[in-house]
Amino acid sequence: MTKIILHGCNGRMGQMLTGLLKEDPEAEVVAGVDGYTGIANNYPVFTTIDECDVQADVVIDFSNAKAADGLLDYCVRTKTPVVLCTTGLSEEQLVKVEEAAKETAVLKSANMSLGINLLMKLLKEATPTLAAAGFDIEIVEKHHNQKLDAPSGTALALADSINEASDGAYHYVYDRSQERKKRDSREIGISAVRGGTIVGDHDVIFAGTDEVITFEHRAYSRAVFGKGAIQAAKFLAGKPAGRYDMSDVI
Ligand SMILES: NC(=O)C1=CN([C@@H]2O[C@H](COP(=O)(O)OP(=O)(O)OC[C@H]3O[C@@H](n4cnc5c(N)ncnc54)[C@H](OP(=O)(O)O)[C@@H]3O)[C@@H](O)[C@H]2O)C=CC1
Ligand SMILES: O=C(O)C1=N[C@H](C(=O)O)C[C@H](O)C1
Repeated sequence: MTKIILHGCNGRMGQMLTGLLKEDPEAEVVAGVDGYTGIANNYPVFTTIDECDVQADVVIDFSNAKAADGLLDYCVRTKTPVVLCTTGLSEEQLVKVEEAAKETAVLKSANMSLGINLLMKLLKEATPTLAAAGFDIEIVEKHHNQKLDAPSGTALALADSINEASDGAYHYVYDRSQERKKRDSREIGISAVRGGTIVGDHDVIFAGTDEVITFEHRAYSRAVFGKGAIQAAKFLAGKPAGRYDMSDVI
């Protein structure tokens, strides 16, 4: 039985995981951490990770970027593996993730769904051919109106996959409102739409002369992220210190 601490247990993803794990015979939530305490759970909930005195095999984190430093300190101190799903981390925090991975197992992924992780592989395959043929690349992501960070972590990860297949040739452009010149061929435009309850849409558009290829991913439920996070947690429990990602799991 994999024992899990849910960091951000009362948020949208935390509650999705609480529901999924109730039905899981191989894993259980032994504690939760959340600033918001208005929800009754079938496990103890602490308001900070430092107050959490329950031992676990792994932490799953869907919380807030502001909470990342404290969480990483806790995981290093207690040598608890962590599945980091929160997006919008700063450059300094990304360095801290790498440092933490020298002391404990850290799996960080901006998107836990099978579809997006497969799409990252497909993009690495498609990019060299399409880039050589002069296709322009644009990414459009759409999310619900409660999302804090923009662009999404997934949009950045998709752009990074394209760049990895192109020896880092591309730079990212997030806002063209001040521009009075044509796009250059080495940019990836990344646009964010926010509204309603959209769970998470990502389009990667390769626009060439007289033809366009669009890779689309639509998440219709947060269950796709929740299931991936549980799979990742089961994989990571007991693993030695190091940096892992979803390609190790899927
Ligand atoms: N990797 C992936 O596949 C996915 C990643 N995400 C990312 O996960 C994160 C959470 O998303 P979502 O569940 O929609 O967001 P929510 O805002 O619904 O939930 C986040 C929860 O974390 C709580 N929280 C805030 N600060 C802390 C803290 N210091 N310690 C513990 N809990 C804290 C919040 O409490 P309060 O309301 O009191 O602030 C809230 O209940 C986002 O960064 C999102 O982008 C989301 C979906 C998929
Ligand atoms: O905040 C969300 O909701 C999501 N965030 C992740 C991101 O920023 O990429 C993943 C998913 O698209 C949902």
